[in-house]
Amino acid sequence: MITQILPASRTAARNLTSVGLISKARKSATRSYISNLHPSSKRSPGGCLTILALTGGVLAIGLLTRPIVAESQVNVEKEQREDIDGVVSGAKGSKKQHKKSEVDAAEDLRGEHGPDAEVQGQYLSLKEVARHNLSQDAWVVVEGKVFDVSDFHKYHPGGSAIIVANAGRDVTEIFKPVHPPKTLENNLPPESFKGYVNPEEVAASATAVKAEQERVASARSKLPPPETMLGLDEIEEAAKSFLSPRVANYYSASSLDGYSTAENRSAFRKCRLLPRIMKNVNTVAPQTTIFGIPSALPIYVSPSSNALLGHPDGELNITRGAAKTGIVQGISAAASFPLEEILDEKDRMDEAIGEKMGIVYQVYLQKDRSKHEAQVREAVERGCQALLLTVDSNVGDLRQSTEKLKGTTGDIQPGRRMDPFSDPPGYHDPTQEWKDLVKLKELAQGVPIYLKGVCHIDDVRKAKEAGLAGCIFSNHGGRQLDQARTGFDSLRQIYYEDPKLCKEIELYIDGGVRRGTDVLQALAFGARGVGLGRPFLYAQAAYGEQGVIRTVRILENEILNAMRLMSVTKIEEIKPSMVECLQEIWK
Ligand SMILES: Cc1cc2nc3c(=O)[nH]c(=O)nc-3n(C[C@H](O)[C@H](O)[C@H](O)COP(=O)(O)O)c2cc1C
Repeated sequence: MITQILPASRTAARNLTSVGLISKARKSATRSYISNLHPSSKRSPGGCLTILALTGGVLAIGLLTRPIVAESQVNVEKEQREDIDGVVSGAKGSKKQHKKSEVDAAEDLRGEHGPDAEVQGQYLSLKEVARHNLSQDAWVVVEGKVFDVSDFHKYHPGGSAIIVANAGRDVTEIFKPVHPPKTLENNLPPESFKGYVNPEEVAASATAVKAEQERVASARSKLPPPETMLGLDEIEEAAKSFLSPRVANYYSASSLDGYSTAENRSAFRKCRLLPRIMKNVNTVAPQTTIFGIPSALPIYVSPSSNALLGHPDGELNITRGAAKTGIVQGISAAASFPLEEILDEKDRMDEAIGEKMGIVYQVYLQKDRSKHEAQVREAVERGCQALLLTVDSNVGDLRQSTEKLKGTTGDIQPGRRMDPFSDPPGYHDPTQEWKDLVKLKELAQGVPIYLKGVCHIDDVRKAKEAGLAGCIFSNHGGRQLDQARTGFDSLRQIYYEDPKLCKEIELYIDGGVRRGTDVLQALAFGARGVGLGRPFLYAQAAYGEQGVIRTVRILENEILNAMRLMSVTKIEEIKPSMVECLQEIWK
């Protein structure tokens, strides 16, 4: 009944529709409630799939992607996989297989029969519970009963983190020693009760979970201290020493053959630096502005989803680390913590540090426009200083290594901390077009918008004409269109083709940046800054907030060192003449 849902927050209402376990009637009532909250804008018809191939020079061939252009009427909607950075495909694949039996059974169980389920011998499976493993969609099992604590954890006197870290699991062993009996159910509204789990399944799983926890704890205890880490690759290796195969795959995966991911790294090896000498570089200033925000360094955290897969504090680790080191954090539209919670953490950090940290929000144009519009409103209202509109994901990816892991039983709890959505958000919208920017600009209320995932010079020109603040050259870490040109190569090409344009609009790159010298090369060709995705995911996974800080310190040290060796004291002094490229791929 809608009356039971109304008092809940918008997030909680959305969760109810996404978990797929509320009765059909209640689900549609909830949906209409949500759509009343966020009226949909008109959606443009038709679809697009645009590929412009560029045959390049001797050693490199790239694809130039054109964002938000509807040139073909191919309707890719049906073919489109729902996977995105935010929904893990392996887990989703297995979900599809189970969807009918599990969801329908559960719907009967809860929606119509409620607590009678146990009497009828119907149980929620632990696998189903494990799907609700994120802050915004959190279920737990206590003494055989399943509860939805998505909203409750925010008010938990012992803090939200302990619940979020254990969402999707049987928490009886953690819960019982510190709470009187029935504390949880006495503090929850009746609709939070989801049903019962089979005691035999619980016992078998408890043994397996314990073994997995011991494995992770033992591997974590062997990690060298973060201060001994000297490079970003070393931190990645540390994280991979304990991450489950599916999580490690999720972070590292590329589309198809991974050419773009590999090229992202090697693009920087095609150029060499030409240092100047004999200049007093005792004082060096690496500060700049990123997305219009003062930054201690010319680097930022590129928005990347699902940080929680690697560490219970997920994105909050990144907020803390970025605040403490003075760099800008990009929050993913598919972050594992709700935007609200990340921004609450930002407020706490601002207060603790005494100055405002830089935070920007990444947006996907979603199929249901009302969804991203609500996110944008919230981001703008809560003070996000820029919007990064990701335009390289109008359809899903083809990450075959992830596909291969479908149904893997190697992990103790398949699907743990993965596959949170029964009703995946429609992040991929093949109908997106340039004209969608009109509405976005209106919602942004003057907050600058940057396009993320640009490759082609004509799109930079269009972005400028549309009054956007800038473009980020990126191939999404090689996770979308394989063989799409690297961000660094796009920057170089566009700089040579039209250096004036590069001064008229802010340009950034991401992809494969792992050393301070990579950063300097990008700056030489006019980038204001560079984003890093995977390194921050791995860093927070391995060492939490300390890992993020260590990553920034490593890069800072390398940037300062390279600036001195190049005889530059300020970012503006880094010029194209200081870089020589071995392959002029655009000729
Ligand atoms: C696991 C993972 C999740 C990502 N999620 C998002 C996302 O939600 N939105 C987005 O615009 N980009 C996302 N990205 C892309 C990054 O923002 C960035 O473009 C890319 O990671 C840069 O390459 P790098 O990992 O080599 O630094 C993701 C990347 C990874 C590795």
